[in-house]
Amino acid sequence: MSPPALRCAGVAKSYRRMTVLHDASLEVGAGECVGLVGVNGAGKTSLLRCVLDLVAVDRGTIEIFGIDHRQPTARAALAFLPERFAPPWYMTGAEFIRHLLRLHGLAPAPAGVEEALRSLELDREALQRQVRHYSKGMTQKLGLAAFLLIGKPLCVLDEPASGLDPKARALFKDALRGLGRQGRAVLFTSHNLQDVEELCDRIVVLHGGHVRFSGTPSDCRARYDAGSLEQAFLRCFE
Ligand SMILES: Nc1ncnc2c1ncn2[C@@H]1O[C@H](COP(=O)(O)OP(=O)(O)OP(=O)(O)O)[C@@H](O)[C@H]1O
Repeated sequence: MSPPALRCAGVAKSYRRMTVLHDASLEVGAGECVGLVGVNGAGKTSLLRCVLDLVAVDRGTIEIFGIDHRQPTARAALAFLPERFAPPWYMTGAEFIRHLLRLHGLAPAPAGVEEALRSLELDREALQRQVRHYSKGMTQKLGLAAFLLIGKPLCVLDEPASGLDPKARALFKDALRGLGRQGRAVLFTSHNLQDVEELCDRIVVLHGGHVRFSGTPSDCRARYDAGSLEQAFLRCFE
């Protein structure tokens, strides 16, 4: 059996004396979309930073398609969109996309560029402007378009829909569903439980660095005898 796209097992992380992750485990399989949820400060971004090897884990293991995440070859299979995506201010949107594709060894105009831009309604005229003139939502759309274009099998996004207007949010959700149809594994954090319920096959609820629940959104509602995922989420901490 092939290994999952991502497996975190018993991950612990402390910053100085404060432990922010205690024995956190999760898995994301190919074609699966997993939502990582939790209140502010629960440890979501810290877990993603561990996956990306931006910080060293104190205990536990992380594997990407069965390879230790500390190996650069393992992380080559992963695309990450940070919460505050900040492309170099002096580039135009088009230059940024060309630059990113070149960094990933992709052709300057691979099939799908037009589709990715159109799917997020980033128009050609906007792409010719420097990104410092972009609104927050436009910058986020540029990040998402670039993220979609590099076509990695494991997609990790930190609060990708924050700053998007309702229409852009709907376009973003379509884009995420498209990733699943292409068999890619998706892990994203969000505070929007409606989006999470709509998009995710499974959710992982973190609280104080502990995994409080891991399973399908409907199992979460059933376990906490709740009418909505939001209610179930709140009962996870009682
Ligand atoms: N570099 C750091 N040094 C010290 N403490 C940190 C550092 N990064 C995060 N923390 C602490 O770790 C805890 C978890 O933070 P983290 O950013 O992982 O939470 P989060 O679940 O992503 O929160 P949010 O929903 O607000 O983005 C918080 O108490 C935070 O203050």
